[in-house]
Amino acid sequence: MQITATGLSKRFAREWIFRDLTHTFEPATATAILGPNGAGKSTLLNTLSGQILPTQGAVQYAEAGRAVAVEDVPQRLAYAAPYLELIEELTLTELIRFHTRFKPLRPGVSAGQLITLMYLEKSRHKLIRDFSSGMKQRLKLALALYADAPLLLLDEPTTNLDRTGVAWYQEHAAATLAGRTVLVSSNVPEEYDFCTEQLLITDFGAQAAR
Ligand SMILES: Nc1ncnc2c1ncn2[C@@H]1O[C@H](COP(=O)(O)OP(=O)(O)OP(=O)(O)O)[C@@H](O)[C@H]1O
Repeated sequence: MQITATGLSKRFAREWIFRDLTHTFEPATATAILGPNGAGKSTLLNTLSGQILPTQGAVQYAEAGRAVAVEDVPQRLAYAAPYLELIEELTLTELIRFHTRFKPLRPGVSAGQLITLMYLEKSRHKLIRDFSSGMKQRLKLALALYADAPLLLLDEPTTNLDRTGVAWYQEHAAATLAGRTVLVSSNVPEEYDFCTEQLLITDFGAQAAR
């Protein structure tokens, strides 16, 4: 999927978060969105994916040269972020069944295989509320990485992961990138090493405006 931002600006109350951002995110490329804490990386991801409205400017989407309406973006979007919650009252098996009704896994990946590749076989029937923070993060990432969705957004993907978890993320990100438009919001190089493009949010005017 191609995403074209034109003159994109976002303001909360009197504070401009970014201003006049014009950029094309090309299909099948991975872009790191970089900037210090509070610079607006998550806000930009949410604006680019159509989940919050820009104050000014526009975002357009296209797939294979055809325009995609903003209301059709969610079905093409997989998103993992610290602020997106899992349903704590479900077991792992129940959660995967529920989630994949709306966001199917890529062809050839079953729920059982997803559990195996997360190394969570022993936790199949455990409630999500009883998962450790690292297990929850691995689950969020696996559901996004292995979703059958051409647009993948990863916000601070190694949050709560230990060294093994980071290596796991890198392996499975590499395995699932091909052909997708990937945006990674990060400050940690090991999260976005695979990105061929970088966008520094502080280049887009907001600092000067604060
Ligand atoms: N809904 C909102 N209402 C008002 N202000 C908001 C809202 N969401 C974010 N902000 C503000 O926008 C700014 C950017 O926040 P954002 O979470 O996008 O930054 P970030 O770069 O992702 O930060 P971090 O690296 O700490 O995750 C912050 O000053 C934040 O307080």
